[in-house]
Amino acid sequence: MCFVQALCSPCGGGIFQNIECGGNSASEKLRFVNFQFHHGFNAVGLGRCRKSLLKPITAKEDRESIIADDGNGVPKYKGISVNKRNCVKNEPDSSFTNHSAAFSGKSTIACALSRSLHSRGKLTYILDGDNIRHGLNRDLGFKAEDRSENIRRIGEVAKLLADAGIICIASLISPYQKDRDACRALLPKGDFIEVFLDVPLAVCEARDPKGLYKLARAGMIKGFTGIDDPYEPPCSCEIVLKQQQQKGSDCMSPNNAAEKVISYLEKNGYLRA
Ligand SMILES: Nc1ncnc2c1ncn2[C@@H]1O[C@H](COP(=O)(O)OS(=O)(=O)O)[C@@H](OP(=O)(O)O)[C@H]1O
Ligand SMILES: Nc1ncnc2c1ncn2[C@@H]1O[C@H](COP(=O)(O)OP(=O)(O)O)[C@@H](O)[C@H]1O
Repeated sequence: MCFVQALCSPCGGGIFQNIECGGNSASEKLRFVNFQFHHGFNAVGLGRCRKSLLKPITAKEDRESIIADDGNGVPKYKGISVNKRNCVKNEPDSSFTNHSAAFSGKSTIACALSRSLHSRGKLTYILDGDNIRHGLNRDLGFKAEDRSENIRRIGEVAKLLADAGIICIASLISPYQKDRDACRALLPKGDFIEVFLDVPLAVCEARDPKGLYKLARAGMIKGFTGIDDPYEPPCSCEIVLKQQQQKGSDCMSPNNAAEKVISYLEKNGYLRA
């Protein structure tokens, strides 16, 4: 692994300098790259590059081969185009959002879907609301504005991952239509696939593995989705996984739910070989 730290040279001519860490001598390997540009921008990426390319860039022409100026002083990076990346991966960018109430089975289905896509050779990443709230979104609570911001940030991360050719599965409650619409608007048409996990509240509440519904019913958690905060079912979405409560049996199995999503993807040309 090689770390490349970008340093602005005093004359403004150099872009980055190469600092190597680790002793792997292979000429091509994964590298973590941190570019810090003159305008205060930072970009971090993980990519493949040949060692011979890792040299300080000093010439103006070299800089221009990487950065284009949009005329307003905002640099635009000339990376590998999405189409070129997809030639390698041979699949369109896509991003799912799988939403429903707490304990409806979002994470479980997201994992089943990820496994199923993996077995078809696809690269996926799960963005799970509950987990991301421990890191990237740990400053956010459950007020409507915080939920919007949570979903917006996750949408932006999904967009970056999709741009890198990774199928992103976002698993969130995402209770408000306007936030889902805003997230859809972030991605190119057809790249956002909305999956609604339609599970009766009673089923989620009966599961309640963390005891949160109990606390919400007792008034000890305020603004809990489905109890004293609304969940707006989607007006329209690509896939509905309807989980009816049936006597003596539980809902559709997570694998069957994942297979429904896979057949949608196959039918709509997302999983071409
Ligand atoms: N007030 C309130 N309302 C709803 N959910 C709550 C609340 N407080 C904590 N939790 C737990 O947080 C998880 C939901 O986080 P999300 O990021 O998916 O929510 S949202 O999309 O921003 O609405 C959700 O986890 P999941 O069960 O994975 O959905 C809950 O367990
Ligand atoms: N299809 C299913 N049938 C029965 N139990 C399920 C199913 N899907 C999930 N569960 C269980 O429900 C609980 C909540 O599931 P989870 O995937 O964590 O939901 P969410 O991410 O929506 O909170 C877990 O205990 C899980 O094992």
